[in-house]
Amino acid sequence: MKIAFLGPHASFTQLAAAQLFPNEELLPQASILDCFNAVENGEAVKAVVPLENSIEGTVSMTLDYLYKTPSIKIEAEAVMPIAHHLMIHPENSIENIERIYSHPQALAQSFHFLDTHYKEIPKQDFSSTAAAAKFVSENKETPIAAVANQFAANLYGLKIINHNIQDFEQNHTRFIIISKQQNTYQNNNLETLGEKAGMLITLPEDHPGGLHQVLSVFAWRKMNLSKIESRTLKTGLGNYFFFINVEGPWEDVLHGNALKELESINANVDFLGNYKEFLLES
Ligand SMILES: O=C(O)C(=O)Cc1ccccc1
Repeated sequence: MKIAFLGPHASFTQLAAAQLFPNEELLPQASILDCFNAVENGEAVKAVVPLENSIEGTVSMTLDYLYKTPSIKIEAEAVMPIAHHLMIHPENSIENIERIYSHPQALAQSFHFLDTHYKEIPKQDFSSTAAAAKFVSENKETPIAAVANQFAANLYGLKIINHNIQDFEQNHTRFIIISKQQNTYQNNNLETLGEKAGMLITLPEDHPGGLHQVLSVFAWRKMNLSKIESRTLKTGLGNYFFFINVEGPWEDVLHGNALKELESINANVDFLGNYKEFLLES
């Protein structure tokens, strides 16, 4: 079975995918959109993409493509501790570094460290931390650095000059497994953190109490929400869709009662699945 992931090799997403699918073929993709496309067109059966980080928040591209691609559902979530390191080509020295590259989430998670120690050096977004590390390894004539993980440093032959530069000790990223099948991913070798249901909700029109009505469907059933994120619909300022996670037990969602009530208030629901959340190692 082919599993797409945000690559290249040694990205954080690959570290997550390798623990979730130790015996499957992992297909590196250049972007989160490419991961969704690979699943959509059948090139891969599933994909692993980042959804949310404890310092920097939601990966908006992932939410946007979940919304845009209703055939794609969520099979599981997996949480992994994240440590960032600053690395250079071993033949360069940090004194003359001209630019620091990384995934925008990694630059944001290390913002205060980089701002304190490398304020004058421009930072530039890259498609992933591992892609930035690979780029640094392939361009030793230009003195540049990357923020990435230790596996990327080893794989691309880079020297770590600052370890653990994330601004908060507690730094976790939540990844999701996406697919077109509505399977529930199971793995007895990984610690399970909990169960949840995921859904995308849009309201037919903006009216007073609209979101309150949606939330009350869960509130009176005593269903706990573990995440609610509003994201622009891109149809004009003030128009949003909502990503909502409901903690288990979720029989009410499953058996249609909560979904029926949401429909009765004219909310549009794209049910993303009931799935487990697993804990991964860094
Ligand atoms: O860039 C990567 O390596 C990714 O997999 C995305 C990411 C970036 C920063 C923290 C976690 C995941």
